Amino acid sequence: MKIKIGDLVFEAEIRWVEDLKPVLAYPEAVEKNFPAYYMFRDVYKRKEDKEAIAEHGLRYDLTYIPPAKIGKEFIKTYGHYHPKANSVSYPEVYEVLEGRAIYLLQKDIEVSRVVAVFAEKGDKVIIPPDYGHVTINPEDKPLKMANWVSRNFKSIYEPYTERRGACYYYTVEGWLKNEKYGKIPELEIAKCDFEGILGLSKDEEMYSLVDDLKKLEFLNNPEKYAEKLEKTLRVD
Ligand SMILES: O=P(O)(O)OC[C@H]1O[C@](O)(CO)[C@@H](O)[C@@H]1O
Repeated sequence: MKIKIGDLVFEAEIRWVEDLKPVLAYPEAVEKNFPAYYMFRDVYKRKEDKEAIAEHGLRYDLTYIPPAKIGKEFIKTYGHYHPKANSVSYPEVYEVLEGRAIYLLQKDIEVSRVVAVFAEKGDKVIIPPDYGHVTINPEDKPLKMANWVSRNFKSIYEPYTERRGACYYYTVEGWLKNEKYGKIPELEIAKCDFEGILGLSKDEEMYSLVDDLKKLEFLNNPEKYAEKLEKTLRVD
């Protein structure tokens, strides 16, 4: 699959449902292979943005997750952690462009906290340092989202592979505990207060930060922002 932005064309990397099998609640429900989601990594809307983004050590991606269920579980991304940037790991910021998403966050490999952030069009969701994360499409409609992230690392997948996904699965019957984890914290349901950190409102697309990339400095130098970033998770 390709997308066209003006006269620029980008090719997707595809994560197939067979690739997701190690992290699914119902892997036996996979009958045939199909594209689970499409990732357009390192995209830009104007040719001159490409260099500026790279110079700031950043990457802007688009992800398209068509609606699907595998058994009773809603389609989701594989899930990963980020490595340490300094004393804490690299954070990330997502934006829902179309549809709805649940960002399922779990703190540290040992999982001291689990937070599900519900987001709709225009919402930005900050993944604070040290949180592993999965994105779920809980709707019968496509989910389109964007993310800004550091370009200086590779994601860490093993903690998800080894424990068959995140510590909860989102199914048509609601949240299901992943028994592979043993004792896990109760799930907290949250919203993300992103406005203060990003200086953007819900109706301003976060790609606009390309004109002020210094605002995304926290993505490459998270140590001094870690507490503030974690506080964006508002549990009602
Ligand atoms: O790497 P996973 O767990 O398949 O998740 C994919 C998502 O992560 C990203 O690589 C950003 O961290 C996006 O391109 C994509 O939305």
